[in-house]
Amino acid sequence: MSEKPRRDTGGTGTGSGRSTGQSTNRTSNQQTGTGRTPTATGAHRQPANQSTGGGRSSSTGGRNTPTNQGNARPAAPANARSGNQPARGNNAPAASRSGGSTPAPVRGGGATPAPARGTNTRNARSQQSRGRPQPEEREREREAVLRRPPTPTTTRPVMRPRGPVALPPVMTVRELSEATGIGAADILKTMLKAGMIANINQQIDYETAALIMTDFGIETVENMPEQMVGIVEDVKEVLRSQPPEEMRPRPPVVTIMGHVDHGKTKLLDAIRSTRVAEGEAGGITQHIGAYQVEVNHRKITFLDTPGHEAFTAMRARGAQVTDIVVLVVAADDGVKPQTEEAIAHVKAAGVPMIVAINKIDLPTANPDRIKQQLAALDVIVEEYGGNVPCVHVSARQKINIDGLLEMILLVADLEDLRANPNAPAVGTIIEAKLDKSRGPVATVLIQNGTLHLEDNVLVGCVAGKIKSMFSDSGKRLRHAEPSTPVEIIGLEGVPQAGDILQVMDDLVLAREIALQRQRQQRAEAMAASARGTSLEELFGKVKQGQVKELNLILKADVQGSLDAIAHLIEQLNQSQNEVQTRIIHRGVGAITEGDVNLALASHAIIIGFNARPDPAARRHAEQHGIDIRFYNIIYQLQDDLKKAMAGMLAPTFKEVVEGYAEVRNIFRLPTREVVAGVYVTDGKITRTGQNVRVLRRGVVIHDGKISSLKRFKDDVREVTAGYECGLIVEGFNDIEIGDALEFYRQEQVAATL
Ligand SMILES: Nc1nc2c(ncn2[C@@H]2O[C@H](COP(=O)(O)OP(=O)(O)OP(=O)(O)O)[C@@H](O)[C@H]2O)c(=O)[nH]1
Repeated sequence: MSEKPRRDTGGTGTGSGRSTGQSTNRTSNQQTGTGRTPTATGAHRQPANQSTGGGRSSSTGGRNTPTNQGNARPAAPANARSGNQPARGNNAPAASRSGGSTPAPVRGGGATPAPARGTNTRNARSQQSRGRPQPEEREREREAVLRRPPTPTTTRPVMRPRGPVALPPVMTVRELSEATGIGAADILKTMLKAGMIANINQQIDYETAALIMTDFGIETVENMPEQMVGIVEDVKEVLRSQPPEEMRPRPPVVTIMGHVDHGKTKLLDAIRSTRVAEGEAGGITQHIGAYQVEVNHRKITFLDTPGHEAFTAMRARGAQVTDIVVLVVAADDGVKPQTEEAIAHVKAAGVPMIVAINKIDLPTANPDRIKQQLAALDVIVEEYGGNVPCVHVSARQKINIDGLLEMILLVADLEDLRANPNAPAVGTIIEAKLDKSRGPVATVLIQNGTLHLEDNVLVGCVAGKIKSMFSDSGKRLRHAEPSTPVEIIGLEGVPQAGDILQVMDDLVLAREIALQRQRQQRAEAMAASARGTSLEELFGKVKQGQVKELNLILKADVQGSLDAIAHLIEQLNQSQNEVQTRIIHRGVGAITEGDVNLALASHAIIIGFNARPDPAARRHAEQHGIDIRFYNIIYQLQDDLKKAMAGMLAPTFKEVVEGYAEVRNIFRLPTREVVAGVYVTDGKITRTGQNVRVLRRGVVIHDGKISSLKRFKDDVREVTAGYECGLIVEGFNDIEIGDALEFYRQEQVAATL
């Protein structure tokens, strides 16, 4: 399992002998030479292999030579939805398959390479029936078989399919085995070696399946149902595929970021109150997650969830709606941890930034100091010879708000932001909730095309019809153009922020795809959580030279530790040129959901040096398979990093966090031991086998064992979430009300496949 499968939505050009129907394939095949890169999935894309059928490869071409069985590749499992393609000959129905966990038998479809004649499976079957032996012949054959000495099973050759095997977006291990002819036990063994504990009915996504198959030397291709053609996966691709002559300028979309209390909310309020969009004045201001203002007859859209949570959560999901970030820094306070965090996010996203030095009305304001502090972080304002615009404002006194807005327009001009208003709408969900009286309500930011009332839409895993639309001032709208935030009603479920909305011709089809996505999402979540540590995976790639840079997010208990680790990494980087470690973000305190999102968006690993994730961050990391490594000894970290850079990290222990509790009471025993009265918030506490970490504000203050666990007066073996209990942490009496306890177990994991 060495490399990630390449996704390709283009047809694989499998040759004339194979009737591919209208499916769209993503292939893991590195050798097919299809030469296609992931294609645009624009709303109106044609099925990829309705094209000229170019990009054929000699290795996969289904030419009808007696030796070439490439076109007789195994059928896709039953859940490769065949849609309404009567002529799809390559995918035999699953029911006709006899494959299983054993290597492919000689007859039947499924994992069996079909007869050597260059026909598709269906033709092969009709030929078989035409040449079917008569009853007496069959009897003779049977006797001959019975007389034959039994063949030892171990010598039976494994029938490897030739050419890529078509796999659906989601399948069970059993279906993968059937489709490829690789025994289910072998597949499970490979998964186990990669740290994935699965059973034969476990659903896995295409990427995981493709990765497993690389181990067996089998090429795969994702068989997308016909309906998936034209489904938008990336808004940027949609924009790229628009006819240039249709592109029109669109308003910029702006996010405001900055440290707590530096005035983000006040600034958003000041902008909104001074510049309500024309024709919207007098409307009832509503919070829909975004609003538009008008400056010099031009509109600007602001996402009004201040801070970087929304920004990073979106980016972690692959959505980027922000064109420009305004970084607010309070003139009397200066650069703070969240300012630094915001800068890290903005740099990682490559979005232009404007610095707004706020609170300049205060006598203690010192803008120069801030500019110097920013320069130290490599944010050089224009005044200092850099390229970051900087404006001085006061959100409270409404000083220079227009200056800031004009600067935003100036930056927007340089970005040349355009979209095609004359296309079916595509946008991104900014916020969504379930309203008691109105049902699912979502705010969508239109990014291309125009959304109309009565449009059928597919939004992530839900479908619906636009029944009504409202602007941020509560005005009913009939249509919404690019960069307009609009509240929509009519969805059949609540989507997630970051989901893509696209208009579909057919509501039934939208519903079908929504359902399929729900299924796929479940499989992906399970695959991610089963994947376990991604660090080993990354180290494996380093070893193979696929990765030259390790991205780290560093959280520590104190600034001193951060500095020491940064110094150490610098030394390691200087000592060799093969692999460079880059700290993309560092900070003091608990590991947050924002850190996990940044890791997700930047393919980074999180290092906690005496710092722990809060429960939300831990859940989020688990869900997405993000690796958080914990250290409390600097030499251990140094050692691991050295090995990582050499790509040879040995098998290691993986921590499994099993429970989480809050300390709500403290009792002192006559023995001077301290009993902590705790409430189990997550998972369970077990008296034996578990270790416990005592955390204060996300920082580890003790790591040890439980010496006593009681409910009321009784000793108990375990306490689950939702219950209270009393416990003593062995040899530690400094526990305080408000401390958090994390219960974990160590498990050994294999390093690489
Ligand atoms: N003097 C002065 N005070 C300001 C200015 N802007 C904001 N404040 C004050 O600073 C405090 C924090 O402002 P907010 O707008 O809530 O700050 P924030 O960055 O949104 O804070 P969080 O939502 O907690 O992250 C409030 O008491 C504001 O009144 C300003 O320009 N001048």
